Amino acid sequence: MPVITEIADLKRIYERRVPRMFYDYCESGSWTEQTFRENSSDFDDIRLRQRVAVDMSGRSTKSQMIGQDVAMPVALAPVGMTGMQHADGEIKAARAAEAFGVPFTLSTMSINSIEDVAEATTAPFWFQLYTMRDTDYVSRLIQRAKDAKCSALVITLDLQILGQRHKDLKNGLSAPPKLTPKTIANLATKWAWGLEMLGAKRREFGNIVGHVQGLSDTSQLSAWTAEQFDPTLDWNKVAKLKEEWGGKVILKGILDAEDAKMALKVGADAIVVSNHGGRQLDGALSSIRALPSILDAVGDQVEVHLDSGIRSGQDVLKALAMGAKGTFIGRAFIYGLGAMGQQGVTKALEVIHREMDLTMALCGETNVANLGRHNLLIPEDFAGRWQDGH
Ligand SMILES: Cc1cc2nc3c(=O)[nH]c(=O)nc-3n(C[C@H](O)[C@H](O)[C@H](O)COP(=O)(O)O)c2cc1C
Ligand SMILES: O=C(O)C(=O)c1ccccc1
Repeated sequence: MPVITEIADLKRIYERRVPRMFYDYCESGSWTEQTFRENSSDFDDIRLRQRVAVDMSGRSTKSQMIGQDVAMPVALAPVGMTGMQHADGEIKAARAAEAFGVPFTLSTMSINSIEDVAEATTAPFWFQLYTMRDTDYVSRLIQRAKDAKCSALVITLDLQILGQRHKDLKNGLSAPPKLTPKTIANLATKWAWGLEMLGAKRREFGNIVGHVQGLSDTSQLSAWTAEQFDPTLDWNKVAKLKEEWGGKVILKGILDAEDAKMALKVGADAIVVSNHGGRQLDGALSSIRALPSILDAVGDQVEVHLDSGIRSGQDVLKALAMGAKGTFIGRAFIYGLGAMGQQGVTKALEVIHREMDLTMALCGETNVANLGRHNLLIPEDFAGRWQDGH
């Protein structure tokens, strides 16, 4: 077993192990991938303030997200088709999250179903909702999440239509993979992945296939999304969904202070500052650059979380010190899952936890609640170089 010390180690193994179609799906941003790249490179622009001779014993990364205790404020983000990265991927990731003491979010577009994950875990997980034109189906999804005792509904607002990702279109992305000469040649080199997949509980969209009648073929994902997702979603509908759910609601995909104020108005328990990992509006600001203006607008009235671009515990620490109360990781845990299943997700969480803990110590901090902008060196123009066009 190779020695794994950083997320990049998991990514290298993941790339070798998983069919190209699913690696490309994970590793893509939309169009030129500018936002995808800047999500990470903008973290590098922020520097940390080293402090010394501070008692660093008794450190803790423990915190809370929406009132729930977490071993560190890092949740697993909803990732569609996780069960194609590794057999029963959602079950495995949820189990790793539970054992580590961090929240797991199940995507509407998962392979394992809500019920599969509920059956395989004891800690409550979060369910991420995409709204479809078929409102009865959306109501049934909400009811299923209630029956599974999900402890939060994460409503994603930045994907009613799919940002164009060139490779997915060229690869003919689907679940399960369509057998063409190209995919067969590639799958033949991924025999370990294939063998495990043969034993998987599911190989198609578990929340969708068999649960709705009259939904057409899911094999052309972008066309299917365009056909099924509800393009009329607006703040009124968001408010209604919140009411229908009746529990904690996290609104995901907020990148603008005006939208953050709307999220506040509809009574969100938390918002996730996110550009969907650079997969939707290419050319949008990175999440970490968008964060300060959103905190200024609503930070004292609603819990603000952040995702997109986090690849290390140092990135987590920078987001928290900037003022976020929690973070989500997407690709960082998928690399681990694809590389070595549940063990790999645990490894990814351990890597991030260790980096976060050591960085806290070297910054002279002993707990998450005390992190703040005093820990950071932020370029003067960090948020100010881009003014809105008003
Ligand atoms: C392969 C992949 C699939 C995703 N699927 C979903 C999804 O089904 N629902 C959702 O709300 N977000 C989805 N996202 C976005 C993630 O929840 C999260 O916002 C993003 O991955 C964060 O960026 P990071 O990957 O740089 O950590 C997906 C991201 C990736 C990489
Ligand atoms: O790929 C994604 O980012 C995503 O959220 C999604 C959307 C529609 C279908 C599958 C995944």
